[in-house]
Amino acid sequence: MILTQEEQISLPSEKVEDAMESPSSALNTDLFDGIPLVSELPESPPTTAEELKGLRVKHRSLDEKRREALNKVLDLKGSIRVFCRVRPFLSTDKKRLRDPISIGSEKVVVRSNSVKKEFSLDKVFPQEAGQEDVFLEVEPIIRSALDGNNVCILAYGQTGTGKTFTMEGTNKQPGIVPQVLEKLFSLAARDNSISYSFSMSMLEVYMGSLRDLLAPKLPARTHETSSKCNLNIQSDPNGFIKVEGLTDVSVSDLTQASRWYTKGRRARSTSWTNVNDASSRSHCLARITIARSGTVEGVKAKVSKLWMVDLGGSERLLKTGATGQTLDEGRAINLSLSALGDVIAALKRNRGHVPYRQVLSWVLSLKLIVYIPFFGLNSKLTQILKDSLGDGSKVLMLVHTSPCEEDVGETTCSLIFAKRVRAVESNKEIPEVNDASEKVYLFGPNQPAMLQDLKRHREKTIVELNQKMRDAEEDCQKVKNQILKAEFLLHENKRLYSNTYLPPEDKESPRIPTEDYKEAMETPRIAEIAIRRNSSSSLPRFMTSTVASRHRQGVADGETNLRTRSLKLTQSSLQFSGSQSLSYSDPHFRTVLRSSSKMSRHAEPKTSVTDITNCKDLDSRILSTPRQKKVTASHPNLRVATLCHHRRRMSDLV
Ligand SMILES: Nc1ncnc2c1ncn2[C@@H]1O[C@H](COP(=O)(O)OP(=O)(O)OP(=O)(O)O)[C@@H](O)[C@H]1O
Repeated sequence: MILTQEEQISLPSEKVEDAMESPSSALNTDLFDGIPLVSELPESPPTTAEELKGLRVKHRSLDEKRREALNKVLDLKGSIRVFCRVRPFLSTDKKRLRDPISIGSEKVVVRSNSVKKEFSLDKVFPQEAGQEDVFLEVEPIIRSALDGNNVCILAYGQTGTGKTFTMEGTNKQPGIVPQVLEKLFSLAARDNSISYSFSMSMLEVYMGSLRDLLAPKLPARTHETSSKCNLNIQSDPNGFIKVEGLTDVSVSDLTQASRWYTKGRRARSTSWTNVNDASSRSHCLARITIARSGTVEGVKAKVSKLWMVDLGGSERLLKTGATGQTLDEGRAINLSLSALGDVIAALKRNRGHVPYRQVLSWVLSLKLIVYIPFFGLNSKLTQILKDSLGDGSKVLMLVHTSPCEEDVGETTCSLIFAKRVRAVESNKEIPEVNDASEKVYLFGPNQPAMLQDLKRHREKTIVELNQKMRDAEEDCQKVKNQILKAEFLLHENKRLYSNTYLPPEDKESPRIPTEDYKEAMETPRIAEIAIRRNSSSSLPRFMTSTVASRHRQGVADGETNLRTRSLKLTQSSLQFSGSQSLSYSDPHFRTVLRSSSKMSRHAEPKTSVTDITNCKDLDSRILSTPRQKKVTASHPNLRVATLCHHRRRMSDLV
């Protein structure tokens, strides 16, 4: 509402006179109903830091609940989980006579001649399973990595069964690594109470030595095979493993991370074998180091590692037709895989001693002394992964198998490896006993029913925990939105306070306190501005404004504007706290942010009717939810504006 000139003039003259006599008291009268005085503004802004602190504490406790539930789920499922993925038939596969393997959701049955073998796993992905199905099972441990746990995802299997396909995938069917990278960055971006920084390393364990895959390329004429070969593995007193000299690039977004990953995988050693045109001749390890630190107090700083490992193919050396160097590569791969199996099995048994460094004796006992140079004196693979396989870590092994009849032998070997890795932990809760007589011995005749009960109970608990986790996550999100709003208001209010007395765009003008209103009011020249605005420029010289009067008027206008905005922010605060369902992505809220920053850039310190109209417009946009307190900004604002005009007019009359 904008008052006409007549209405402005008809404002009760006593009030205006009062105001002119004692400006500060006049500002307290009902002329300024509902508008806080600049001098009356409290020391701290109205959206309190206390309120924000409370919200952050609430957020932390909800996040803690979510983390606890996730950890319990992962523990119940097993901190070392073993999946099996069966590759689809390829055009190059020999014609099949019958399917050698049949697949259940958690078991694989392999038939070879008249022998039938059954293997239980945590999950089996059939031939038609897509990359996204696999990733769905991987996803929870990505969260766990962001929460500060070490995570290790390993692709194991016979050569040519799809390990690289699962880990890397193709452009159209991205594998685990690209999906993990995407998920990591999107999850990290969603949480503003924790600041994450990521770095990436890639290395290859080739013939028992380490090769840095992200190291800068050496000039073509250099005779060295690589600038970074045979890196040293060090362990600090806390058991944290460090690979000395390994390139570790910091990656701030998905694009950067993908670029480095592409660079690393191109540097990997591959060669042709009878079984796979581009067979990986090494173990390829990609590591994401996640450093988390709280942006608010109470959030612990932590560093965790997320390993994604494409193991070299376990292979029957004769079958692959490997000779010379390729044969040696195959042997080296097989040996380190066995060592890895030993380590994981030992970890699962929670044995006091884990044979990270026992490959030497193992190699000697098998009279494989000729391969010692390939390993150094221990398995590099298990040494590197040591701190990511042990206590508190989450391990996920994807065992790959072929669907072909001619591969039944390798398929059986891979599944025996899976069983060995998996067996001990699953025995903790659900004994896995295949032999019928053993079952009766261990559990009596009711064993199948007991096993089923145990399993059902575990599944029920997992479902309940998952629900708890989802609830906590939802609540977390709601509180996060409230924090964002509170932060926004606090920031705006702080800015407002810091600008209260000094219009930022007029740095040279002196700071004029409120008392100066009096002087400004008492000076008849103040009227000149109003006159200049409202009438033609053909005024007598004594009525035109001076620099000082213009400045004073500017200050008065600026202060009026600030008071107007202060009222709006207070009002907005009320609205926001009453409407928690508004989200940061809410178009209204975004409009407010935009309008607000626009206003702060362009609307200070001048006050005009247009500004006020804009404010009113802004107000109507922000307050789309029911109001708690019906304070329409337009009235007091306009009254202020009107008063300014009116004052000028009255003083003009004096
Ligand atoms: N699930 C799948 N869907 C479609 N194609 C697949 C799948 N799994 C594997 N393949 C195809 O099978 C071939 C061999 O796969 P891949 O190279 O990933 O095997 P690998 O186990 O990594 O072998 P190596 O150990 O020799 O490196 C590739 O052409 C790949 O595209």
